[in-house]
Amino acid sequence: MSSVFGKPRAGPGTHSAPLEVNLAILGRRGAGKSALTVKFLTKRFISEYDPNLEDTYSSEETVDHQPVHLRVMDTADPDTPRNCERYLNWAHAFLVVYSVDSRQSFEGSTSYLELLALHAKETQRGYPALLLGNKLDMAQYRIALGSHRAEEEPLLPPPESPWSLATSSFLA
Ligand SMILES: Nc1nc2c(ncn2[C@@H]2O[C@H](COP(=O)(O)OP(=O)(O)OP(=O)(O)O)[C@@H](O)[C@H]2O)c(=O)[nH]1
Repeated sequence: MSSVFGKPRAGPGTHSAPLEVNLAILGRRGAGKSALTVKFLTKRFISEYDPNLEDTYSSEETVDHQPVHLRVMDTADPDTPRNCERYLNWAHAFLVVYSVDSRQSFEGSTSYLELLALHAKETQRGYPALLLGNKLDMAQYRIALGSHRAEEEPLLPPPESPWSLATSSFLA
């Protein structure tokens, strides 16, 4: 650490300022966005939280040995994307969550992925986006709308999809 006029500044061998990353969690109501956010931040599943509250949380993380100041916005759109500028203009990356036991939740994620594609086109920037299937512990209770879909596999995105990931916020 060296000093100029009494002010500390980073020198060789010292840690640089943490990278700042804003992550918006998107998805239909009940997909498990709040539960996922709380679990990520506290490393455990907590049932006592206000699911209707839209809030932003901060966490200090280490990624590839680099300090990262992560801000997570747990959004609370009604049933479709609404007043999206608040998170589109804020976030550097997006996590679109759906619940594997809800076909509506899965189909609802389409509008978010389309919104993000449009946003990337309009701003001419690429944003990391991940589609995440939540509540894997509920896969046996999946609801398929339309009888012809009743025997289909769980609502999981194809594994080769570049932005797909499936998880359960109950399973570590
Ligand atoms: N079985 C199971 N239930 C879960 C899981 N994650 C969340 N839930 C439950 O699903 C319900 C909805 O979870 P929330 O986290 O409130 O969902 P949300 O997407 O934030 O919903 P909104 O705030 O309304 O947009 C709650 O009853 C949670 O306890 C999971 O992994 N497995």
